[in-house]
Amino acid sequence: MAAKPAARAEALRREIERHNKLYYNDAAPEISDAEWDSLLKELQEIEAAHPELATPDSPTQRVGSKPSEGFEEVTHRVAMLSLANAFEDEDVESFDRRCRELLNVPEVEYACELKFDGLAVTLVYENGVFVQGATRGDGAVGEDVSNNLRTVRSIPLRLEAKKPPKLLEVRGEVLMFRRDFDALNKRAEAAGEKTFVNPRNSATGALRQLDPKLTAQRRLSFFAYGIGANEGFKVPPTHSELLDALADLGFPVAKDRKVARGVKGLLDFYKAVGAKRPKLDYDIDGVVYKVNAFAQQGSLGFVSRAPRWAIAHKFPAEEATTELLDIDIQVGRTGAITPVARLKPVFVGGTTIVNATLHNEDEIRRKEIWKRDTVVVRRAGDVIPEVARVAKEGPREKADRFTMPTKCPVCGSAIAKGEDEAVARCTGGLFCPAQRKQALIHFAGRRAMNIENLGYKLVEQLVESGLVRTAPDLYKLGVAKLAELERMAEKSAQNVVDGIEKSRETTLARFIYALGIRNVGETTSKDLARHFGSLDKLMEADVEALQGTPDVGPIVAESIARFFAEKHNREVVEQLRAAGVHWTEGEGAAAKAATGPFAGKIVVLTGTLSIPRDDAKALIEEAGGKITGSVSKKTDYVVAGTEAGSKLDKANELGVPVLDEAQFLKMLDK
Ligand SMILES: NC(=O)c1ccc[n+]([C@@H]2O[C@H](COP(=O)([O-])OP(=O)(O)OC[C@H]3O[C@@H](n4cnc5c(N)ncnc54)[C@H](O)[C@@H]3O)[C@@H](O)[C@H]2O)c1
Ligand SMILES: [Zn+2]
Repeated sequence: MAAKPAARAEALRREIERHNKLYYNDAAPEISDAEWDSLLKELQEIEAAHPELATPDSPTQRVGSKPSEGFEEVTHRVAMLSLANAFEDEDVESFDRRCRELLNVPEVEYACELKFDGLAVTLVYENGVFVQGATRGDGAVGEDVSNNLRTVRSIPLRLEAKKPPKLLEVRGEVLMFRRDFDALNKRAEAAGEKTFVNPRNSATGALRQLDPKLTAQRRLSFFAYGIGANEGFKVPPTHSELLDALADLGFPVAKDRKVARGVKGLLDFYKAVGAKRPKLDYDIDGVVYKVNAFAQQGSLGFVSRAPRWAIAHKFPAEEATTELLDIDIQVGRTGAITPVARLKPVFVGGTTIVNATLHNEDEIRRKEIWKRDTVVVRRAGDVIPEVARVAKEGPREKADRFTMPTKCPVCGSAIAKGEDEAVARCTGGLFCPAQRKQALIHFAGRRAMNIENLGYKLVEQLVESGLVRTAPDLYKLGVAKLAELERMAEKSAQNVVDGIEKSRETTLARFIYALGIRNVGETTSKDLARHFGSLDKLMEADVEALQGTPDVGPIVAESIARFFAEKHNREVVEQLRAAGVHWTEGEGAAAKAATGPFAGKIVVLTGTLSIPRDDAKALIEEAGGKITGSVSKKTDYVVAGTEAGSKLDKANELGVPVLDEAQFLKMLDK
């Protein structure tokens, strides 16, 4: 240790106190729990090595934090303690050994339950009526939050008992269900307010509101796990029976609990709960083992801040704090551009991680993350680790700010982002090596170029061996080269070459679809082929012309234009044509429309026609017309069926030419 132990201990005490206030009183921790745990551990180690440095007011000797101003103080009749922690199986083994030795018994019976990740409260019932509720505070003195606790629906205001005890203090955890937390954050986001980081912080914040109305809006829940002072209450002989009794009195008691014997029983419970954890409605940060018999609890007693008869076996931390060294760009198989944080290695959720996703540019802005900041990374279950938030700002020099590159780091094509999309993408679809396999599989697909015998495995082999880089390379493949690949014989190679050969003759719609243009599916490809008739016309079309295609909106038009604006993509298209890929081109609907009888005309349909309205609409569009909903001076024709109403009147008023059904069909040459 570099610093002198005395100075280091003093600094740690001050630091821990500061974090305690932020955590317990402000519900706004700056560091992760794991980091707090390691600060406390360091202090405990110094105090153990230098007993003369231990002070009675050290955070190692006390729980929580002094109550803050704003609430009345409540002195607890029976102190509210914390729990000792176990992180490893060995910690559980030594806990069990200690209990056995101190009790002088061969085996101990334990009550196992969940360790709720909320905050401890005590509820005082006099003659069966809820009279006061308080937070744990520093264990000796808490805050009177009775009015706020009254708003928690699962806390009974009256005990379900014919002859209630004179006094009963029920202890448990106030927490927020995940769904209530999500709803709360959604509302906060919609209102432009600050969102909470996790359900625990928001439960703490809610319970410590000065206005109970605000607490009520936040939907807190409660689980009972013990009692404090009592008078006239018949305490059962074991903890597990006490929990049953509390349930009978009307308190919510979590169902996931069990009586177990010996270390194996404890560890089995830990594993079972760990597996269930992601599916629970609320957060837990571990399980708790308590010596079941109260007589045995009594003889084990307490140490400074926790009972000797209980231990919390924590799950690996899902959050940890580390330095964000740099931000890299990753290009996914579909061209999605993801900023990835390069981290100073950190142990979280049971493994060491060096990368975490930053999702996208908007997320980086929203969370205000800069390079060289100290960040909290989260790894929940099997989910990809992510940077959750900034813990401490770094130097934040100009170069530390993240800027989205404008070109794909893999292929150099432009990066583009649709207006209503969060994700930016590389536009080099056919060309980009990062997207190669995906692009080729799509290209060869049954509904695209329909290349028989060219499946995923083979595409992978072709790309990895370097034989194929982009789609045109497929058409250069020979049997000899293919047969050299693993699991390929002359015969199967010939089948593949035949399949490729056959695909040279295709249709325009299939070819468009095979290009893998973002947002352009099979149906849109057909629409485009029909509308434009030729590939060159499609490639020349600007966004406006593209939008002239039925069912093609601005987003689709934008991605098509962007695709053909990319030089690389045009090159690939030319190479494919040069390789002999061909189809019959026709005069597209667009061309027909340009010379049709309604070319450039604005038409309004009204009244009932003998043909369905959609058919009439299609006929007008094919003939070059554009349909609008209301009649104005700009309207060229009103087509009026029977029972035409106000639109017809308006047309007459403005002098717009009106066509009846017969005249309309005649104009179309029908
Ligand atoms: N990030 C920070 O800045 C910061 C600061 C202070 C504390 N902390 C966190 O808080 C922990 C220490 O706080 P603590 O003293 O409240 O201890 P704790 O939360 O680790 O354990 C004791 C508490 O567990 C709760 N609990 C949940 N289920 C229970 C059950 N079934 N039976 C009994 N109790 C149950 C009670 O509220 C009890 O007070 C640290 O390990 C750290 O995780 C973090
Ligand atoms: Zn690219």
